[in-house]
Amino acid sequence: MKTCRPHTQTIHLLSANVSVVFPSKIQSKIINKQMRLVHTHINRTVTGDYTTMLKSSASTMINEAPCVMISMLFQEYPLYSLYTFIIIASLLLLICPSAKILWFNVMDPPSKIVVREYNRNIPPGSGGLPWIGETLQFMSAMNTHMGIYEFVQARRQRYGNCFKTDIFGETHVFVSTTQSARMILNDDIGRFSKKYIKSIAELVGHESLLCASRKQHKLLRSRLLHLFSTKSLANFVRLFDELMIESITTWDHGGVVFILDQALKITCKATCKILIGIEGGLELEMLQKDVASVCDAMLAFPLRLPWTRFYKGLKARKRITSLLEKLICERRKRSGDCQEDFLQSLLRGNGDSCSLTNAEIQDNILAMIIAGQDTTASAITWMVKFLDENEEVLNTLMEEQFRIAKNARNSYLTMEDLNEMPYASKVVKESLRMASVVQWLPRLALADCEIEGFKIQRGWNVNVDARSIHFDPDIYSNPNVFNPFRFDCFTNNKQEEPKLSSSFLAFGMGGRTCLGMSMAKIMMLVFLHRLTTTYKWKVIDSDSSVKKWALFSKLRSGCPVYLTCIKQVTSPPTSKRNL
Ligand code: HEM
Repeated sequence: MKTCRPHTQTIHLLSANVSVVFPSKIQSKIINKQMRLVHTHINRTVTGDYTTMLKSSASTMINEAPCVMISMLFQEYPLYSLYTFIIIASLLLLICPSAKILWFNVMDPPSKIVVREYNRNIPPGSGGLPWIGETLQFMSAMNTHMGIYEFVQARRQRYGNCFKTDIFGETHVFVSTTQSARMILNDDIGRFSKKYIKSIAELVGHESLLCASRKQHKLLRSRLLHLFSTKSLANFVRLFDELMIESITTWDHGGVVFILDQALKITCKATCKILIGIEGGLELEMLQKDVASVCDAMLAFPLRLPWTRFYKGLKARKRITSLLEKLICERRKRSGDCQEDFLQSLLRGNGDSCSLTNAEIQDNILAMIIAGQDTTASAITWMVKFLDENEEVLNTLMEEQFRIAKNARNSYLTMEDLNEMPYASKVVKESLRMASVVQWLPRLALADCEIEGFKIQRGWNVNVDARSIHFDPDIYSNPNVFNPFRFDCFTNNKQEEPKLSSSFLAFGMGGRTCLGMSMAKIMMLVFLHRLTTTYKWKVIDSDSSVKKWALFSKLRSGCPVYLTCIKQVTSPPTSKRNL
């Protein structure tokens, strides 16, 4: 009896996964195959409780090579695309003259590869299989506790601060020192440009600031910068606080809420309102769903087949851009009495003659919705989890927040209130360091250069590994401890300032620094204030694994919390929002 339970559960889990992706005939084939694997593993498992057995059965089944790779592709693509893939790879092996050499590279033990690569003075690392490189290993890392970052971390531990790999048909170098981060991100002589992998670029849009080439970027950024003026940020504090109060009053004392879901709802509402003036109803619901599909597709293999995640993401992108196009047309026709939001500012232009095209406006609004909503909601979720695990920090924070609530002159928070939250600001910063929501910053080498003593070729992707820098014990002592006070000695250390400023990369650095940085901090501070002064909470799922397929590091559990009301918040009468 005992050995039956975990494997029945595992099979249910597997069936659920499979049923989402495949038609029934293929489903039964896959389930049968997976059941056989689970049986084999369970027969091998003699000791351990149900959960461990369940987890270990599932993870062994997933991780056992070469089943890992096949299973990953099975979940994402249908069988015949996999077969095509294998046939092409085999043909390449036969045809490609250098295939034999490359194949032996893969078969070499890692230490030998390192020596050979060092000799050629190129970064150490394995090129993987011909044509596909280490794409499958990259994608299979998605199943691990750390998600895709596990792929980077494992190689960093193996090869050091600079290593090379091949993913999605391109060469990628990862670097994790502050000196290199400074050199790459502060580049003002044009050696590097920003570059995302193909799937991300297509989903976000080639005209967007996130993907723009060096030259186009300068122009676009100057046209978007005014949107984040002090005045519009002050209005945003009020808007976000109103939404936060509106939402928090619906949470139940003694109930459970998922912080990630709530944060996504509020950040989506706030960004859509300030960007395009949409604040509710079916339109917002659809938009939120479509944005989620676009985000889910970012790491998918760029295959345009109707059942793939990538295709669904593209469809969602199309629906969003159509909605934006409709809004732009309406606004251009009306010209006079339009509400004041970012879209309206972009249509009006920044006082110069050449304003943005419709396509540029669409791509950039979409980029800001994606960049602003998913990242901020993920950061908020991690912050709530870190606070739950660090009672002392939470108590200090609550003291500060209650003092502000007591002295508040207005019903809603103002920018002045936020400026009086030095401790909360450090909590936000420390959460961003530890969460490292954007784990690495992607660039393209526009010319041959040298990094960490290695030759980097023109056309290679160079990624600054922000997470590794955030957890470097030489920069952040006890990096795994959540300690907001560490930023005190950072600000007091004038001598070390350049090194220290390039070691906090949550919002990037240099000409591509996050445009919405202040907005993100506002959302995190307001969320903290309302949460800590309204509820006590307990996280009821301590799992810290990250979500599969998420580009930004996001808690898989969604951070469910049990709430106890400290005081009843009453929503002040709402006046018309003024952006
Ligand atoms: C906690 C929340 C956020 C985090 C952690 C974050 C992080 C980042 C990072 C690391 C970059 C730079 C990437 C690079 O150099 O390759 C970036 C860029 C960007 N972010 Fe954010 N971001 C957040 C919130 C926002 C918000 C709220 C918005 C706007 C509504 C936004 C808009 C942008 C834009 C437009 C860029 C591109 C800037 C450029 O290339 O010039 N972000 N973000």
